[in-house]
Amino acid sequence: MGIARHSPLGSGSSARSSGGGAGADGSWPAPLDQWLVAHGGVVNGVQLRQVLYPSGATDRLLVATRDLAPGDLLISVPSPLQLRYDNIEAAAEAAADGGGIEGPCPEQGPAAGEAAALSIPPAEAAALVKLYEQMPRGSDTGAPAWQFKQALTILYHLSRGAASPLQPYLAQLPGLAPGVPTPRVAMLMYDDAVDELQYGALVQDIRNQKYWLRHVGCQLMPRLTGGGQQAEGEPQPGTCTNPFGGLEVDEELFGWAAAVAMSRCFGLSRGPRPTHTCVPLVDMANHVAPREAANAEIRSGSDGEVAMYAKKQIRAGEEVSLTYGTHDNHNLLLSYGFTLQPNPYDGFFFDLNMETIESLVEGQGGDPTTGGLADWQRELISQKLGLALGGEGGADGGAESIRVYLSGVVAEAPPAIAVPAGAEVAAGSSAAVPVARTAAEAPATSTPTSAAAVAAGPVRQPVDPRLLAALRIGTLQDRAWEKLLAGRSVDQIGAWGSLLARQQEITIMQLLAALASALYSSFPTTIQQDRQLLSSASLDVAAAAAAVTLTTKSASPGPPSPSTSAGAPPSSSSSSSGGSGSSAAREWPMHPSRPGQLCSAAVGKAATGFDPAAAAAAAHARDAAEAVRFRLGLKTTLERSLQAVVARAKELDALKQIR
Ligand SMILES: C[S@@+](CC[C@H](N)C(=O)[O-])C[C@H]1O[C@@H](n2cnc3c(N)ncnc32)[C@H](O)[C@@H]1O
Repeated sequence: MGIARHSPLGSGSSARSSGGGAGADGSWPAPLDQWLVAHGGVVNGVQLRQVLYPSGATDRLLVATRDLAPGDLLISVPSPLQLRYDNIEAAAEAAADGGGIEGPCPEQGPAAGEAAALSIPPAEAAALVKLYEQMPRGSDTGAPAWQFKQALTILYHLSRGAASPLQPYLAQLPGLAPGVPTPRVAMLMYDDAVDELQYGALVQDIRNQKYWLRHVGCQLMPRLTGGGQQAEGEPQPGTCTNPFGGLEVDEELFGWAAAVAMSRCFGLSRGPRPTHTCVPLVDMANHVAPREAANAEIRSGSDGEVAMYAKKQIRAGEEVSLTYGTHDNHNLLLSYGFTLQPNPYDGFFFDLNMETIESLVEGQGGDPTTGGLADWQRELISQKLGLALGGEGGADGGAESIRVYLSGVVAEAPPAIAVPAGAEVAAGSSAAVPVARTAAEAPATSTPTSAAAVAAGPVRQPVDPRLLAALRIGTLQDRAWEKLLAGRSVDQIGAWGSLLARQQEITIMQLLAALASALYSSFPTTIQQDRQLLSSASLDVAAAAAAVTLTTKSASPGPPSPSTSAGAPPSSSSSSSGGSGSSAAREWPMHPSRPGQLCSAAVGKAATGFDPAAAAAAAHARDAAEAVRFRLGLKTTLERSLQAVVARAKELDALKQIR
């Protein structure tokens, strides 16, 4: 997976002749820090560093160049220097209003002078916005999915070559920067590696994303911007003007752009409309967890600038890190293409409905005649968990099932920091406010029914409070509890540290131990086998990664001619043959019933200038290793959860003996 590294960005000489992007020493493109400072940004005490891991993999990160104190401003990036779709929308609106404004924010103080240089031709902005509107809609908002809009925006800037004022930034994007491969976000993983994840919920999300990627890259884009067949209910062929000049956007190129958008964007909910933005240099900071481990944070200003501040004392040479949110490994893999081992936010999620609760508690309380739940218990559980009474959602307003977790984490988090990542930027507030990445928010947001798991905070309790509440209600012998529990919240009833009666709690811990064991046994491989696999030659990522040379596709747009100046659209003649190249899930459209077929056009394209077999083998090996790491992490989580419930049962039993 890769795209032409040099051509779409233009040659050094032509870029210099177009007036932008050269560094102080004449190097091209200019280092990001120099470029930012030259255009009204701030870079203070941090620098971009390239690192080569022993495995042979290359990565970039930010390091402190001197000692930094909490509150120090490290980087500030004005809106016109960011790659964001709302800048395009603003340019299109201004043009439609007859203002003829070419820059995204032309009247904003010191940035005003820059705006002209950062101009976006109104006709192109309008064409791009028209394309945005045709994108599939996220199942959460009903609006065009932001990942697609941002992908189109990246491709647009890429297609402008040296005419794009963001060229020094584009040159640093993974897949374009020398030696830095495209992040292997889950939707770009090989199918056999996806199967090896052994986790249905994630596999389903990945298949959904793969479907939409294929649909947009192979069918929708060619149809919208060129010819192609018109499907029923779809827009007419050639409905939109092609804003990409000669850059041929196929599935592979669109996938690259979407992966870049997902893995690098910050969500902003301030200002007139929520948006997403790629922030040069700031987006080089890597992710750490838990939240408290990050030594820097991001804040957005009301005029669209995004700034990074030190949150703690940072010593010279130390890595400057952010937290992308309270992501479990499911969301990290979907949106960023990596997992954390261990990940304090990880959990084993599964769907819980009334039937499952009934079978879990069977014979442990409730209705003495049937051994199942009594009607009052079913009603109380339904009310507290928002679950449908009879297992079928809809009729009584309850959900058919809710997604709950088992986690290996024993410590409980202070509630003060239990903030869903999606709520990080308060719309309309006057002061600068913290921002978090929103490509994938808090883990549980991949399902609409899992908000309580998010609210459980950055460090989960070993058992989802809703599951524990259901078991506590379901194992009651005595209806006398009903009134008391009716007045309590689900978090109170399901709090790990509380209990109703000691013997009942011991029974519940035994039920949970049996559940965790059953879930663990449902995996085809064991922890030991996975560990062995990871250390085996067949998953030797080091060897494979060392063999990677950046994938470079053939037939990409040629270098822009010297006459291509800032503001001028790339002409199709200058790029003749065309280059090609949980919230996370809710943000995507729902999967239609019939998945699409693989697009032969994208798959069959030849690549030159590198060894495609070696690159594919390396990518395949990385995917396979990540899949095994992912499932190993899940099993470890289940194992820890099992240990936590067994330990608690023993503790309670010991207390009973003493008494
Ligand atoms: C916003 S970028 C950070 C800069 C990135 N390292 C680069 O070189 O472009 C996010 C990407 O960095 C990598 N990354 C960030 N944090 C990581 C971590 N803790 N472990 C492994 N990879 C990480 C992943 O590839 C992810 O998709």
